[in-house]
Amino acid sequence: MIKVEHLSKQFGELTVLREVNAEIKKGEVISIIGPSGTGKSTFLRCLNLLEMPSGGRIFIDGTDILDKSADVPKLRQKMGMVFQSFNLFAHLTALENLTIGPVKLLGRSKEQAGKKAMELLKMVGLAEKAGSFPDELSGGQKQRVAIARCLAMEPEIILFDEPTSALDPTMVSEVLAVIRRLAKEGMTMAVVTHEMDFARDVSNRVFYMDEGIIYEEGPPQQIFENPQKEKTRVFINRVRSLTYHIRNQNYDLYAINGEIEHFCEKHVLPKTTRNKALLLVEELLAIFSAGQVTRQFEIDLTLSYSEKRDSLELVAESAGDYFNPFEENTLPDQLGTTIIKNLSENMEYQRVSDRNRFSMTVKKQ
Ligand SMILES: Nc1ncnc2c1ncn2[C@@H]1O[C@H](COP(=O)(O)OP(=O)(O)OP(=O)(O)O)[C@@H](O)[C@H]1O
Repeated sequence: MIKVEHLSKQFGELTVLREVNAEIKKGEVISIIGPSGTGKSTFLRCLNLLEMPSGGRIFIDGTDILDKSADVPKLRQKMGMVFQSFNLFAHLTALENLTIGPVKLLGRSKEQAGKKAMELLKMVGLAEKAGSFPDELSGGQKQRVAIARCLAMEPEIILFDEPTSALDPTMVSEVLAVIRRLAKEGMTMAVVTHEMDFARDVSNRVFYMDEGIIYEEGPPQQIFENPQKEKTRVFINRVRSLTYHIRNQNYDLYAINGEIEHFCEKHVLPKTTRNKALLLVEELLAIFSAGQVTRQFEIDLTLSYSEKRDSLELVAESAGDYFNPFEENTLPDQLGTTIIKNLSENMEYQRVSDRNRFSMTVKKQ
């Protein structure tokens, strides 16, 4: 349905897309992932000519849309786009946002368009908000209206440009649920996303973008479990883990907790696991704090989620002299270490060059 050959895009001196070759077939769901600034959004915007490519060819159902004779408005109608920032018309109600396009561009009657719009609002769970203006809706509701508005134009493919990036974490799942439903119904979609769980569950294929090209593509199992190329591997490992460097005793526990909570939410971990991880980190830091008053205070915490084992692992590394609080009689008070032992399993201590290294798995039950 879409074929891209040798696509390039420069902004002045900056080459964002160097040589992108890709194919999206009918019914496929493609997730586009990769580090920030690698041209994922630019690629999507080039597909429907919101950005004019600098070179290459884009075929939609066999027609080159960069050819001068191409009927661009008609080809564009085949592609709906959902933006990070919703882009709803602020002065129109949710219902009117859905009907304006079909009436003005598809020649539908107001009644026809209104009936279809109500069906779509119902589909995204917002029939009761038909008369509300965008300002009266939450971020998640606005994005669901934006998806319904896109569907009202009867597109053959929907391009999603980071549809959940502007949302509160609590609203991400309601929007992803709608996209999941569309995927089940066979809608062709390309989604630029930072939601790795979503990309893994929903896509048929994943494009990992880096260096101005689609650096690696493959089924989600390959990209997430067994990436073939080094940069893909590094990226996947990085998004799977959270590292926190603590360099003095006045560390900000609230900020650390906030990041741990966000990390656990991103990986959809149960609340009990999250709470255990929070308490484990707090107790570990307290013990290190107590044990290292006279030494340089330096700790690196790494929290990693392993999908294969479905387990959350914590590694704490501290610089300095040998210090193992889990040996008997090291600390005057064993309360902290007892709590840690109760919250974790597979605890291991290693002395690695001049560092103390503790690794453990957060207990599930
Ligand atoms: N209209 C523009 N004019 C100039 N530079 C631009 C323009 N749009 C994008 N860029 C630059 O192109 C590069 C790629 O941007 P793009 O938004 O496509 O990346 P991305 O991979 O989607 O990043 P992110 O994941 O952070 O959204 C960035 O360096 C960006 O600053």
